[in-house]
Amino acid sequence: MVDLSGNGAVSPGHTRHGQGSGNTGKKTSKKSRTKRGKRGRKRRNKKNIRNNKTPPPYFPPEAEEGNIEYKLKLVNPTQYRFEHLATQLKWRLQEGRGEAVYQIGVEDNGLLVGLSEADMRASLKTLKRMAEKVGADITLLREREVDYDLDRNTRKIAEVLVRKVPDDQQFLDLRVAVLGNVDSGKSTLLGVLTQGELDNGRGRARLNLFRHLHEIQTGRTSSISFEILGFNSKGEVVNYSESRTAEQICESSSKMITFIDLAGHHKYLKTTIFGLTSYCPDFAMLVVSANTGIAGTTREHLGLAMALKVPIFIVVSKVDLCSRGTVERTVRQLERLLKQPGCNKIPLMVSGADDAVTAAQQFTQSECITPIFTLSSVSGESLELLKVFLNILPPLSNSKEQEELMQQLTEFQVDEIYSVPDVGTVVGGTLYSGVCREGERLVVGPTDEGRFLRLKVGSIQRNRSACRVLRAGQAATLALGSFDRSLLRKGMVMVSPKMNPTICCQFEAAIVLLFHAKTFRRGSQVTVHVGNVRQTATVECLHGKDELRTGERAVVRFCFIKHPEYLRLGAKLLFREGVTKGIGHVTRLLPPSQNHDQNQNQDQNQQEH
Ligand SMILES: Nc1nc2c(ncn2[C@@H]2O[C@H](COP(=O)(O)OP(=O)(O)OP(=O)(O)O)[C@@H](O)[C@H]2O)c(=O)[nH]1
Repeated sequence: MVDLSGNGAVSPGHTRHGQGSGNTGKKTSKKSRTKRGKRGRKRRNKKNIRNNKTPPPYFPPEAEEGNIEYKLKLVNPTQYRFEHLATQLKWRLQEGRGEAVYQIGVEDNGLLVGLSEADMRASLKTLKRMAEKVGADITLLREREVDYDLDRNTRKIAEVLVRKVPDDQQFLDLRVAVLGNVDSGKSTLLGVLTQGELDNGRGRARLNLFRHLHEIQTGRTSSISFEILGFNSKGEVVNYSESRTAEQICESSSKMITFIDLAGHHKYLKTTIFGLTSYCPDFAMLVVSANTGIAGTTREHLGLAMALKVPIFIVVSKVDLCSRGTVERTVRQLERLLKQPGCNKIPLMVSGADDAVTAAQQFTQSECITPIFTLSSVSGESLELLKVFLNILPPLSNSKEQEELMQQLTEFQVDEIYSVPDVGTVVGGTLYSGVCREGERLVVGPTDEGRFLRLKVGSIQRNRSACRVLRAGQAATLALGSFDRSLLRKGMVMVSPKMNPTICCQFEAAIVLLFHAKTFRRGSQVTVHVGNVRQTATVECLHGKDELRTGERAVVRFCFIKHPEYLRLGAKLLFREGVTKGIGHVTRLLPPSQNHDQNQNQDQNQQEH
């Protein structure tokens, strides 16, 4: 974890990278800075110092990769240049998996030059035409005046989000796990966001959600724990407020936030852990009630998300119920907790729309930044800021990483199993790698005997809408027709027959014991969570130690007690038994015992690193 000792809370105007700060010339990527930029900057600085003005503000120089493009101006381009600009936009959109950010009035070297009102209007008009040309829409995120000025006219820079209009269910899908103590207002907030109706303080919004859940349970959907909030290409909310169905929401959305609702399961830490390890959330939203502050499971949930390296943002709810002073006390309490050496986070208070934009950008650039929202699901206060944030929140992986995952062999993690009338067996889960199409032949396993069984994928649905091609990272339900449901269990994988899945009964992991009550030694039994795998395992041996105490590290050999599992080397692992807790990662997979069919595993040893 990055050491930030000594760092206090930052206001959005003072970011680590200087991006969006409008602040000093703090630079990040020295490599890509051009000599021309440096010289120009020096000259202007000298001139400003002579004129007794503050030096001009900079962004970091434009990066060649990624989805952010700087444009000084886009006034009346020739047809030839327009075509070039449109192609460039297409490429930036690809980099951002359907989203790009244009900074207008900014030189490639990051200098915030600014444009006159007329030039800015003309540039935005051109950008809109470019977007139309490539099937996208634009949203003006913010306009700011540049106070550094060589003449007397006001100059502005504009930050514009360009988003592709959805086609063929290929919307950008971000998963957010919702954490928080009992009654902190998680379900209510989800109800308000996804149904578009405020709460009455007595659980009305939550009831709406239940109606929807019921509908989902009786319908044919992936999982009861998923709630969806869409944004269209113009950045407008698409939810159930206009009595839309899930299908319609998917159809009209360019971006989908899927909340993994762990509410109602607060007593069951096991389920919360499963939600975090198995559903691969991109982010976690920790809801804290303003009037109770850090209470109950708040600390534990924060610790879990951090241990699993899921970036967290915090929502302080119910601000309508208490005084400003109480809200501030809760925020201060959170800031103290976040800044503790174990957390090393930088809290970032979001108090306005500008902050929300900065928070969304900074959040994915630095693993330390933790945005904090203070809102009410009853009065609706500051709810808009959370929506702005969710609308802009970029995906963590870029198109290149996504492309690489898609090139790999198909691997689908089975998280849920259903029997649906007229359809047959249906599995819900996430495609970890590759692509999956209707009619694809895969193998599923491991069974208790360590085998993989052949099957054929029928129809595929994402959020209850038919989908022809499933791509790596997407969650979906797959119909398996008459495949015997009793042969399946959660934690299995469906993979390409070309793959040699690394299954094992015994494995080694480098672990750190976070907390223990009884001694942790050979013979101890714990529940191990690795991705969607959850099984009791016995500690077979601790390398070089007899027992382990809180805070100590060791390489431990575990043995699953029931059946072999498919594990990946390097996978994150979390284990617990009562108050005993630990984290680590898988370092070695041991060949399955002789009683297990080894058809798929001859090369096991070769795969150990
Ligand atoms: N006044 C006020 N009440 C709220 C707000 N948010 C939630 N509530 C109320 O708080 C109660 C609990 O909210 P829930 O959404 O059920 O809390 P939860 O965190 O989902 O609870 P579990 O599912 O049990 O973990 C409900 O009666 C809500 O009406 C808010 O912003 N203001």
